[in-house]
Amino acid sequence: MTTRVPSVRARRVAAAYSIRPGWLALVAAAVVAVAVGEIPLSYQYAPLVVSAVLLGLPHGAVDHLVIARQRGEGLTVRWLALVAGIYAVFGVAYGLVWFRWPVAAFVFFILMTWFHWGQGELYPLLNIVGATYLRAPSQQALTVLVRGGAPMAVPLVAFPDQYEFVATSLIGLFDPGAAAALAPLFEPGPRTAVGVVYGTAVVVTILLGYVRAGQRQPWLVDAGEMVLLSVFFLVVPPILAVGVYFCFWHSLRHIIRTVMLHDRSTTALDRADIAPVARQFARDAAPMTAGALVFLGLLYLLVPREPGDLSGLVALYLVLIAVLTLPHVVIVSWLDREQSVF
Ligand SMILES: CC1=C(/C=C/C(C)=C/C=C/C(C)=C/C=O)C(C)(C)CCC1
Ligand SMILES: [Fe+2]
Repeated sequence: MTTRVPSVRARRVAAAYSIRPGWLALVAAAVVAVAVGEIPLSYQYAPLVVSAVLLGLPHGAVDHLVIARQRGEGLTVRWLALVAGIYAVFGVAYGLVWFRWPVAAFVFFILMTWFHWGQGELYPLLNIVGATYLRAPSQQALTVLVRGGAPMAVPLVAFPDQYEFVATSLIGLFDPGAAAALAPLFEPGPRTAVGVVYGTAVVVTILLGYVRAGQRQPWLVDAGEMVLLSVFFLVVPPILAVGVYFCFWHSLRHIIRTVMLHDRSTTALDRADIAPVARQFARDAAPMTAGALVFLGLLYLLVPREPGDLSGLVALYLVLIAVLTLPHVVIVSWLDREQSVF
């Protein structure tokens, strides 16, 4: 097993191109949301729409390459068949659940994203930010809970109407009316409970991190990010917030990680020469991104109810993402094991 440790310089460049743009994007969106107040819904959808070709969908479109590269092997028919098999088995199974039990499929989507977006934070925190105290399993679990919970739990507390609207638009593609089963979740009681538990988890995670951290600097970044994420999802309407976060936070962090598995890209990163790195990633991600968009067309033809307007089309896209994310979680968890993240 090879465990590549990025050089200090590569790490600094990785931070400049993947961590800092995320901070900037979230702060900018939060400032705009607070200053402008009501943002037209079509504008709020824009980052999610863009994510279909830029950063978002492409971040998972290199899944067929990452394990092979981590093992120091090129793409072989064997690797391609294995990853295709994982996508086929998990994707088809979960796809069928959407058609048969759309409410359960939606709830699972939220919980899976909670885990996956939390999980995606561990590698950059350990390897780019240098938060070594995250080696403790309990600190890792809290980090996954808090960081994945920011996009999935905080909007339920702060924007229940938009949350319910998106739930209804996804579930409604399969069974109009079925989303009513979730209505109790959007009442003040459950929302208060989620808010109290989440807020407590943030405070506990930050304080335990403080106690466990050897160096102050990585802890400051970690704690600052947790505060930023919580505030961002408290003040930015979630359709906009999730789109911005997906592209500029989760995907960018994952992309830089996959880029560092490619020798020539890592060498270019060392020189802070980002153009060839971006070109290589675009080449690597283009075929499967295009493939995923073909599946989006297929899904359009298959869903019982035609997605009429923009919210319906984005709902369809989110169902596609849901189905692709389950096998993506398998691959990312595998990569985590290979790189001794957990
Ligand atoms: C858009 C949106 C929501 C859900 C988005 C989800 C669940 C996105 C998942 C994306 C994934 C898994 C990307 C892959 O890494 C919420 C929370 C219902 C709130 C309202 C807006
Ligand atoms: Fe991901």
